[in-house]
Amino acid sequence: MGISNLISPSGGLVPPPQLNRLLSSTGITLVLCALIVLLVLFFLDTTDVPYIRGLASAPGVPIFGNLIQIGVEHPKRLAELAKKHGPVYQIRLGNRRFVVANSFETVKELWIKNQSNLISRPKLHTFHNVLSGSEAFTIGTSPWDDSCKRRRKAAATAVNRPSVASYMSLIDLESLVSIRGLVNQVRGKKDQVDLNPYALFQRLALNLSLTLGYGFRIDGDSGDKLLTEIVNVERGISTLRSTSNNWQDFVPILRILPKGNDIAADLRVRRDRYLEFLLKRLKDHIAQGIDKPCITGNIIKDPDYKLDHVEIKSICLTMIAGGLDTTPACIQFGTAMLSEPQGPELQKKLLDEIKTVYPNNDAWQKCLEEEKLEYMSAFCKEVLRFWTVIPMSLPRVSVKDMDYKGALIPAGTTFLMNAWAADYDTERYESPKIFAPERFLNMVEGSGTLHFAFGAGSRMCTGSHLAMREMYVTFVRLVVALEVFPAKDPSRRPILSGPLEGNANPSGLSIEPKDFDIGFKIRDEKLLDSWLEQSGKATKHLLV
Ligand code: HEM
Repeated sequence: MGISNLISPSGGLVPPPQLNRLLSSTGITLVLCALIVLLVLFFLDTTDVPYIRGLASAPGVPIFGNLIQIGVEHPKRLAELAKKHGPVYQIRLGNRRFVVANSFETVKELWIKNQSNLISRPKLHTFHNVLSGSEAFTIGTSPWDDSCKRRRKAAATAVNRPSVASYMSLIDLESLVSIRGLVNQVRGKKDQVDLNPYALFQRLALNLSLTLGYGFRIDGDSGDKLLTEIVNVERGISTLRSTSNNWQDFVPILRILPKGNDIAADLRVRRDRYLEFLLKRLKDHIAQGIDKPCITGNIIKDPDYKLDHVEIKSICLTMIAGGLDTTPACIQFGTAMLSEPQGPELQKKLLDEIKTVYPNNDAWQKCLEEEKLEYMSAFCKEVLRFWTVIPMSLPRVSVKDMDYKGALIPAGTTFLMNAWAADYDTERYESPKIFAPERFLNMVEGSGTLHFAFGAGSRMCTGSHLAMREMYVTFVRLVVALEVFPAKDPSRRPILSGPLEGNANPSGLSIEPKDFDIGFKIRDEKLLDSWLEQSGKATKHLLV
C-alpha cells in the first residue's frame, strides 16, 4: 500500500472512517500473516536434525523450543525434565536439536561406549563467528577435523602423566607463592584471620598455564593488571560459551540485536591483545636465544609438529582457558570444605594420614615426588565430584548415525552431558549430597569411571593429570601449613551444599565461587618457615 493511496483525488487526506477501515484491515492482515508464520514454524521442523522418533521428547514452544522452559540453570531444569521423560531425552533449543543424558549409566553408555561417534563439537554463532572470527578456537570448542586432531595430540602430549611429572618444580613454585601469599596475611596474628584466598588460587593456576605455555609468569603490580584482564576476559568468554546465555545461537533472528555481538567483539579484541603479546614475547626470546623451555617454544622450534600460527595460538589459548576457572574453583571449594561443618573432622583425617605416611614432617616436599596419601587423593576426587565445576560438560556432536535403544539418532546431533546430575546420581553414589572422600578410597584410576568432572570418552579433558597434581600438592601443603576455620562473621561463610548453590555466575560455562571468607591460622611457624625456605631455594632458578 503506497502513501499515494492515502491521498484523495482532490489532494486532501483520506477521511477518518476510510483510514480506520484501512488500518484495521492492515492490522488484521498482519496478525493473520504472523499466525501463518507461527503455524508454519510449529509444523515445519526447522531444526538442524529432524525429530528423533522413538526417543523421549520434552515438548517446547514454537520458535524457542525449550529455551524458555530450561531458563538459566540448565543442570537443575534438565534433571527435573529427566524425572518426567527418563534419563535420556531430546529437546530443541531454537533451531538446534539436543540429546540430553542425565544419569551416570546413560552418560557412560553414550560418551564412553560410543566415544568414536561422539567425537566432535558444535559450532555456535556467538562463540565461533563473532568472538573467534577467523582465529582458531580452543581445542575444547573445535569440531573434529585434522587440525583439531593435531592440536589435541600436541596439547595432550604436553600435559600427559610423564610430562606433568617433569613440571613438578613449576607446581612447587606456584603452590609456594600462593601459600606464602596466604601465610603473609596470617603471620604474627594470634587469632584466626578471615580472608578470601580465591585470587591466590587463580594466580597459581594462571601462572602455571603461562609458564608451561609461554615460559612466562605474572609477577608484581604490573602483572596484577594482566592477571585481572585475563581473568575478566576469560570469564566473559565462559559466559558466551554457555548454552544458557546465548539465545541468538539458536534463534537466528535475535542476531540483529547488537548487544551480544558487541560484547563478543570487545572480548575478542582484548583477548587477541594479550595472546599476541605473549606469543611475540616468546618469539623474540627464541630469536635472542634467551627463551625458557615451554610447550609453545617446543612446538615453534620442532618442525615435526607442522602447526601453523593460528593452530599454535589455539593451543596457547587452550592452556590459558583450560585451567583458569576450573582448578582454582576446585581448590577454593575444597579449602572451604575444610572450614565447616565437617571441616575439623576432615582436617584431622587428612593430617593423621600425612603424619602416619610422613612421620619426619617432609610431606611438603614429598608430595611433589609421589602420591602416596590415599585419603588425600580420595579427598581431591570427591572435591571434583561434589563440586563438578563444569556442570553441563562441553557439548559434543556425533559424526555417525547411531542406534540408541531402537531410536535412530542421526549424525550431526548435539549431545549434552548433565555432568552435575550424573555426579549426583543416587543409583551410582550413596547419599551423593554428602561430601565423603571415603567413597573413593577403594576406587583407583583404571577401575572404571570415577566421576564426570573431567567429562568422558574421546574428548575428555586432556589437562586432568595436571589439574590433579596441582590440587594434590596444594591441599597437602595447605593442610600441613594452616589450620582452617569457619569465618567469624556468619554472613561471610560459604554455601557448601553444592556447585549450583555456590555459583556466582549461573549463566557461565563453569562454576564461579560466590565471594566468601575462610579463617586461617598457622599451625607451626618454625616448621612452615623451613618448608618455605626449602621450596624457595629449590625454585629460585625459575624466577631468573
Ligand atoms: C579441575 C580442573 C579441570 C576440570 C574440572 C576440567 C574439566 C573439563 C571438561 C568437563 C572438559 C570437557 C570434556 C568432555 O567433553 O568430555 C574439558 C576439556 C578440556 N580440558 Fe579441562 N578441566 C580442568 C583443567 C584443565 C587444565 C589444567 C587444562 C590444560 C592444561 C585443560 C585442558 C582441557 C582441554 C584441552 C579440553 C578439550 C579436550 C577436547 O575437546 O578434545 N583442562 N575439561
